[in-house]
Amino acid sequence: MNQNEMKQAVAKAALDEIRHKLEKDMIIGIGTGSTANFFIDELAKLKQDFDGAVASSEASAERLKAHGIRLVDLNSAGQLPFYIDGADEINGRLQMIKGGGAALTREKIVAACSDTFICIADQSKQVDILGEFPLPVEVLPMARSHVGRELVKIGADPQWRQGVTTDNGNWIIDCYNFKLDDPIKLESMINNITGVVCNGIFAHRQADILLLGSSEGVERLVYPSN
Ligand SMILES: O=C[C@H](O)[C@H](O)[C@H](O)COP(=O)(O)O
Repeated sequence: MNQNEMKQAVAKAALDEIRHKLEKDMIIGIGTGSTANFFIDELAKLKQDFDGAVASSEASAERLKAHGIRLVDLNSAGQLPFYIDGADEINGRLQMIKGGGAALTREKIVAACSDTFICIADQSKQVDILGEFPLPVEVLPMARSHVGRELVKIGADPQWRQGVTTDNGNWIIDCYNFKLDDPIKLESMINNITGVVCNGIFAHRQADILLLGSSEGVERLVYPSN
């Protein structure tokens, strides 16, 4: 199985995970990225079986709309039963780095409003310690240099992702060479820097279920994993 086939396989597994729980008035939270796109395409097959979806990015909203899936504003959706999304890295405690596609803030908000976070990922995303993937931090544009200096103080090597503006009109700083040995602590610490909108550590709200694709098939891991 190549990487795209693994993404397709985990997308199908996520649909199997929720298909018997769908209800006519249900609204589903949808992530962003290439793996989430496979899931959107799968979900479209069951669009008669639920009410609509909350998208975590403009890109996902466009894709959902193209499939004829009703878009729902998060403020009117209330608590969502499921949030399905990919990850850039995920560890054994189902904590993640997300935001490689700059969608981290909306993803974290939709995930925060969801009962069950189902992470879909191919095996290249599985790590022991988070931090090989550069950690994205969304900042207000005027705070870019200040936040960069503060990130250096806590051991990161920050680089501005030039040319990228998030759906919220902000900028992204990627933190290189930053081993996240205490993701919960670092998530709070980075959020505390003035000018930071959100960072890509998903540790306070980790995934509940991981569907991990490999050449052997799809493995299902549930939090807490031992
Ligand atoms: O901002 C983007 C998101 O956090 C994505 O979920 C993450 O980058 C994984 O994307 P992909 O499925 O394309 O690897």
